[in-house]
Amino acid sequence: MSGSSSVASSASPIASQIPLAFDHVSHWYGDVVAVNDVTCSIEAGITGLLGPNGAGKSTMLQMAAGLLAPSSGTVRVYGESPLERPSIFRHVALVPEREALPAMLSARAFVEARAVLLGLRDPKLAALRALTTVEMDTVADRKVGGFSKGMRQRTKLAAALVHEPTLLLLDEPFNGLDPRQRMHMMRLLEDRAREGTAVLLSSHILEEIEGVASRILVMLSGRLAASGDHRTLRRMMTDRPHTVRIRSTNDRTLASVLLSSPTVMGVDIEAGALMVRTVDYTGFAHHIGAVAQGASITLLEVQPTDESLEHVFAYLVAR
Ligand SMILES: Nc1ncnc2c1ncn2[C@@H]1O[C@H](COP(=O)(O)OP(=O)(O)OP(=O)(O)O)[C@@H](O)[C@H]1O
Repeated sequence: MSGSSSVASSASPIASQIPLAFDHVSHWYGDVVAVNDVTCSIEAGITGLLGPNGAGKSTMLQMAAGLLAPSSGTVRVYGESPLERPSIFRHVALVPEREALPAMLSARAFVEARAVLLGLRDPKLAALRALTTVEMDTVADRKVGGFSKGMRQRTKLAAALVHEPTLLLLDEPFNGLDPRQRMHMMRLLEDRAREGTAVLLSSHILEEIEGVASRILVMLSGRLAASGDHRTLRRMMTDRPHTVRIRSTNDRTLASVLLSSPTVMGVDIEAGALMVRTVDYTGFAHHIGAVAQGASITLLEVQPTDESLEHVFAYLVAR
């Protein structure tokens, strides 16, 4: 492997190949079907792999990284089976969700160790370049044990980038990051994507990935439930019946006013709250304030009851 393997150029034999393709892929652990007959492909740019815990995201990423064999179907990385052609790993890196970083090592030592393992010609230079990319070069000699979650994530990312992979797989990379660290990570991934890297990142939170991923694959119970850009997925979620719980200073009057609103399908009065069913959540959310104000009612609480991911996914799957 070269010391500065670079992003696939047009002359590279891999440039004409799809970075990652799953064809009717399943994986089961004993009796547990973790991934069930998934067919999809990942192009250059950023793709989000969205799904609740246990949906099969990590299993997908591990198969893409060649760490797990599919139980059936085929996984192709640049047209090759990662299990049959390990040399393809010069182009691939996985940033796992859970990976204990050795607390006593400096970030530089950790990243250099990976560069040595990968057989890079100049491990020190490769490590410095990767640490600079993730803006960890100034703290590179500090011990990992004292790092914040964000710094540890960036150190893992530097280790993954040390050989300049063209297919970058990240398992829940935003987990535990504060908003500033999250923005920084997004910017980094966008930079990689702009330079031609295919990035596949998993998350269980749509808001986390919709701003950064141009395409989102939704997984549920091992199956590919939906795919599209974030607008398509958002539309699937908002153009469906919602139930909103409302508490106000005058629930009964508010109920009768709301019933004449075209966005409201029905209102149930429960102990201390109204349960309002609407088909147009966006329109409803937009107008509820003015409707209450017009009736001299103060809203104490407006809370969608079915915004949980499970409902969203259940809805997507039922379509
Ligand atoms: N090593 C294993 N042995 C047995 N079952 C497993 C193993 N790894 C995962 N599973 C099961 O396979 C299913 C998919 O798990 P996977 O970790 O791929 O999902 P995930 O979407 O990444 O969820 P999470 O975000 O919680 O990791 C789950 O039911 C999980 O319990």
